[in-house]
Amino acid sequence: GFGNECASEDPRCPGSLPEGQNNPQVCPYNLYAEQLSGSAFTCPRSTNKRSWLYRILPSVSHKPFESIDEGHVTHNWDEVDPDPNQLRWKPFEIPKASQKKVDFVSGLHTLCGAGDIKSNNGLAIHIFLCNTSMENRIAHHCPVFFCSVPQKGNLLIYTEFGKMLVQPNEICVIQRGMRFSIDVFEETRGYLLEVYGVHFELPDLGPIGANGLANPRDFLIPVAWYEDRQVPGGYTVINKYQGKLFAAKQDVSPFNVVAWHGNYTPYKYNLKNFMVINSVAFDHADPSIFTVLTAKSVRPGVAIADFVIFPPRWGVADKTFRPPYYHRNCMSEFMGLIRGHYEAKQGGFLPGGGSLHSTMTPHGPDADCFEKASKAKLAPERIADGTMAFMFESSLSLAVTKWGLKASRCLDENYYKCWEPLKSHFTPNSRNPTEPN
Ligand SMILES: O=C(O)Cc1cc(O)ccc1O
Ligand SMILES: [Fe+2]
Repeated sequence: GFGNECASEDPRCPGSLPEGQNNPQVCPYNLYAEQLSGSAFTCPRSTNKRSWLYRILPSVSHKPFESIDEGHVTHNWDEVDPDPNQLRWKPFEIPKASQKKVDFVSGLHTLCGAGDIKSNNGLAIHIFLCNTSMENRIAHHCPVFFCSVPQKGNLLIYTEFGKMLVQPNEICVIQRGMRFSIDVFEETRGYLLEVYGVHFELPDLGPIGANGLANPRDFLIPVAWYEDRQVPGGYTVINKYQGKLFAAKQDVSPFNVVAWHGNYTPYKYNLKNFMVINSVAFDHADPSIFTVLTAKSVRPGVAIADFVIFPPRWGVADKTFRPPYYHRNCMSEFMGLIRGHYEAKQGGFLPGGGSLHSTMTPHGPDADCFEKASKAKLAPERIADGTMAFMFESSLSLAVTKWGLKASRCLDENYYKCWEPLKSHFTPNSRNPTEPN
């Protein structure tokens, strides 16, 4: 369940969790106790997050960190001049395993972002494109929380809290400072949202009531699992620190936690469990009704990032233009497609691709969608069956990277043309709209 206090022991070591206290003079099985704090010690109880890990050796048992090549990861938002245009990317190309072995970390490509990692305020959106497991390479992200959305291929994620298998249409959150390593089984692609400094929360439900949208019980947390083995050459711990990558060697596996308890854990969620609320009379509701998780800013109602989905549902609104309306938004909207197609775009927006409509950039349905939806018979209709689009929506104005604009070679130069056929239907002498067929 979301945010619960949990406790877990690897079944090979029953009784490994100390009872009644966190720091016995000597822990059961002679383990070391280590606290992982996800919030300031002094945060109010409702936002206080920490876990206690009982491990074979503490995390501090490593050689010094040294700087390593960043590859395509950046937190420099001034690489290219700002671009106020609608941007869309074709499916990002996954390197072929037969040509070049790329793991999750070396396959991370920063697409866009804003803010400052050192002051814990901002976000980055990355695309991961990989074909190889992170053998004995373990990463942790220092000032960030990340939410991963695999689009193609499963991720087997090892964490200090246990293992999680994350499949397309599931998401996972690995929180600040948590070490992970990811196995992949094929050419794999997905989206990653990195939020600096705030935790994801479930949105408040207001008048919806006590249930609905993403229900807390559907969030799954791993069970304790440890390994105690040496590997030739040792383990490499990769640390993303102040936006730069560093690596340190250690002999013992970082996945050496035998038992843990606390409320600061990784978790996963299957999007099929989302309980959809929608308009059942008339008009198109704002997509905030589809918010799965939110990372709040200090301004009430204004998010650093919302994770919003467009799940399969019924469309039943009468006398309504049902697809998304035309709009300009003070928030930035990055969209991705996990599978299927998106209702506002007939073609061009494909699984594994993306689009960015940053602050106040006008957008909306393409011309084809407008023509069809204006004439459609308004019978109850399944929308987006078998499909899943999503949006990372942010109050920050997102800057695109050099990789996003150029090196990815996926930018769709013709995106603007999908609106060119829109024509005026204005009838100055007749107030009555044309009747749909
Ligand atoms: O731009 C988009 O396609 C996302 C979106 C969907 C919707 O139903 C209403 C507003 C909105 O920004
Ligand atoms: Fe939009």
